[in-house]
Amino acid sequence: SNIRAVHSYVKYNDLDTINAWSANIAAQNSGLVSRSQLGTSYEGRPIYLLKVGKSGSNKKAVVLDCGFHAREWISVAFCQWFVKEAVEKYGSDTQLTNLLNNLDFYVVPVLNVDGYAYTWSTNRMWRKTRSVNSGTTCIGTDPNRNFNAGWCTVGASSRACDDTYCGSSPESERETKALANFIRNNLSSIKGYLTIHSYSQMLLFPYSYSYAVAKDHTELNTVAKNAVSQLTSLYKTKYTYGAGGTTIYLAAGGSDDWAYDAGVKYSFTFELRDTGRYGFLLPESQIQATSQETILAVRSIATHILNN
Ligand SMILES: O=C(O)[C@H](Cc1ccccc1)CC(O)(O)C[N+](=O)[O-]
Ligand SMILES: [Zn+2]
Repeated sequence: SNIRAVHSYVKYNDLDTINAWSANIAAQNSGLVSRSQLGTSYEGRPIYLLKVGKSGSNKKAVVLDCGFHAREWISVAFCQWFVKEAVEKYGSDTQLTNLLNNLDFYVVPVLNVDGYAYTWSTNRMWRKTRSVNSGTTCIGTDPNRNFNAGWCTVGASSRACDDTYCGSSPESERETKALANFIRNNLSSIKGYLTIHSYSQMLLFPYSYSYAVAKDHTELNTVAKNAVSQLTSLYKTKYTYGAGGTTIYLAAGGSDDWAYDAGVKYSFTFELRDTGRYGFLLPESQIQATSQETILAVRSIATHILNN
């Protein structure tokens, strides 16, 4: 329909509204934000990418993606809030201005665009992509099991009907292939990878595909500890943190493990609010507080990246 919903940072926005928003925020802040396309989804929707940062040469980069899993709407709301905060506070907030002068944030507001659209149109609890699987009527692959990191060995299913279906092969999905290609093509500048999910209130780092201890475990644990204490300082929201395998569960094919093994040292998965009372159906009344506390953690991690 050509009736456009009005965008709000304190509401969940549908995909058309988000796409109009990303075009506008780039147009209105051309010195700080530019929009490009990461690729197109299975159903042909654009997957947009916002580059957020003061233009400069050979800057470090951090990738921040949201909307991996379709039903995790608070993740999508957070990426919008993050970009708003960047453009609003650049020039007045010292820490943020310093970050944006020296780092580029590559923000993917919604990676799984087909799945997100499907949660608005048909099934609010959808998780996967919307690609057709051969030999079955079951649709979709779990994008967070589809990366080439211990692919389909543990905590993932090889059955297309399951919510953790790993796909027919690593990067079988247009969405995961587009993200992996972008990171591969920019490995020299990408120092951080933050992928935003919900729910559980956790800050996870590699590995989830096994109990192997990452070579940078001690440093990542310290970075996570400091980021969580920043987050908790605002509203006392309790987070746990640690390697994914021991903190949430073993699960292979995750984007964080893949990015880490590809050479992106500071690779983290956020599991935002809550711990199960509302779960994926987090009320809009919690978007602001969740976004504000999470931004403190992102600032903490980004500052560490800049200083190391
Ligand atoms: O199962 C997932 O992909 C994440 C946990 C995770 C996080 C990083 C690597 C592998 C798995 C949990 C979630 O975001 O999907 C929330 N959930 O359990 O539905
Ligand atoms: Zn998720």
